Amino acid sequence: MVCESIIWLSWALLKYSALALVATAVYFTYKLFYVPLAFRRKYSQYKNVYVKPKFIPVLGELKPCLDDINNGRAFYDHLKKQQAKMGGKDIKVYVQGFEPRIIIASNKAVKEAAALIPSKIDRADIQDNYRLMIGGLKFSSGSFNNYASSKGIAERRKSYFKLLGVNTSSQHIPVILKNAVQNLEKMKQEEEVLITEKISYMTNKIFMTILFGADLEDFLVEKHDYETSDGTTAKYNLINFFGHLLTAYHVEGAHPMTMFFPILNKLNVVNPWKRNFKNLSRFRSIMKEMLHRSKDKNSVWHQISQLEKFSKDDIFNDLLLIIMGGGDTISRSFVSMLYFLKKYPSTLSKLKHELAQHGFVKGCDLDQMFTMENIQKLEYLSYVIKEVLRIDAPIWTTMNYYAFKDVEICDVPIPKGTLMLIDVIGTHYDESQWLDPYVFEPDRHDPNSDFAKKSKDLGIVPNVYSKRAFGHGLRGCPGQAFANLELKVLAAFFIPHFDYSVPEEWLNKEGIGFALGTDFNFKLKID
Ligand code: HEM
Repeated sequence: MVCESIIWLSWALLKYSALALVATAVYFTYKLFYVPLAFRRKYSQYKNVYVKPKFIPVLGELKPCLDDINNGRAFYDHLKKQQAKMGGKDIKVYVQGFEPRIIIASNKAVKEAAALIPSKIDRADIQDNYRLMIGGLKFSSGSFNNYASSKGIAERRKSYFKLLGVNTSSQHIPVILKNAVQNLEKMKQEEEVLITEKISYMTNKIFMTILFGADLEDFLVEKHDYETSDGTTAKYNLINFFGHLLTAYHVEGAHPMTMFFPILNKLNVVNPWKRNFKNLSRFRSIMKEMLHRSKDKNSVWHQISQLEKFSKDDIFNDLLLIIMGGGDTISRSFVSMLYFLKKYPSTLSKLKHELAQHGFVKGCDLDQMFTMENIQKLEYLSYVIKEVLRIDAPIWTTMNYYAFKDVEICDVPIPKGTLMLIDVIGTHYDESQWLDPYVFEPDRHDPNSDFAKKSKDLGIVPNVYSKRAFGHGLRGCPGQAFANLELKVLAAFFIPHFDYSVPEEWLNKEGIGFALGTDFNFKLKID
């Protein structure tokens, strides 16, 4: 009798395991083969839609990224040639893992898409969608970024950027400058500086101070336990904790297991999800404790809390989003600037000349020089920044958009529920919009320069949609004014105050880039 029950039980177990296995195989085949192939087939019938000739199952668009990395290039290098391959098509089909997407590519398509935001196209409402709530988005879970543009969400977004916008961001110049001075002093004490790390530390510290309080300096250097991927516990201060955690979430977001088993991503039951979640919970509670200590009435946290319009939790989540959105985008752009200026020495000389002409020289009176009025006079610097953001935008595409209704873009029907992205880097290398796009040439942004005139004579004239670094439309980057200001202050301070060298082999190599997700980190020697 016992024997019979065991046999029956084993048989049932075997049967249900086999059924579960078959069901899983059917599910994966459906999601990883049928859905993307059907998506490709559907869009292949439109002449203005680009569908890659070859279907790479599962890996899809990840494959060329891996090829780039394996060949020592930035993972998005292949995308620079994308526009040329597409032959002027408006839309591209993007197939990878479980979620096929549409890439909005041509200027015409971006213009049409931007006009549909937010009534028909908007941020995906992803707060409870574990398929889309991945990577860095988990870090700022609950922030306004994870919701479509309701009145309340739009108001939240607007409130922060009133304090970080064109008219108000000048109040933050002293904080930026103070951190730049401190950072330079520290860098001078080291023989060689790992530049990406150093600049990232500085921009994150600037942001923590502005957002949470200038009286938190001591708290920011206290060390906390951080669980590392090799199972040990590291001690990091809050800024390094943040940097490591965010990188861990970016890696988690790109992890194939996150793509294939999104439920594990939601449940956080195994590593790396479990470890990251534990670190994130610790980070959030330390940050909350820190907020209780801050008495700085000028901090964004304090000013927004005073409005009594939003819950403390919402403000907290939004500020985490803002540090995430603004810290490393700025640091990566600044490192890129240092790199391209060394690669193009005549541009560096021209920039130094402009800075000197306006009084930004070594030993100048910093408080007197660094006013909004003086900074705005630096025209060539603004062209240099524009060019950095063109040649090496810190984000290769916008964030996700979602069709809330059936729409048409450039006469291509896009049904409700489709996920979309707006291309950034492909457009920045489009030869029909940019003359010699592989050349770092700030003059292209100066309408009175010979280069811009030559370009115009050849019929190559970029328009507002040719520049995509900050996106377009109502959900485009709200931090653009702040980013430009911080980049200007950093450049106007650092360029006259230090001389540096970049390893020769880096300067001669093609495909180097510093966008988020890359790990180029050259050693800079300060002379
Ligand atoms: C060079 C610097 C920066 C670049 C290139 C950049 C680029 C972008 C891009 C491409 C997007 C996506 C837009 C879209 O999906 O259409 C975005 C979104 C965003 N950025 Fe930036 N950004 C930069 C700096 C900043 C700064 C300094 C802040 C904060 C002060 C910031 C805050 C945000 C936020 C909060 C969003 C999400 C907006 C929303 O969902 O409504 N960014 N950024």
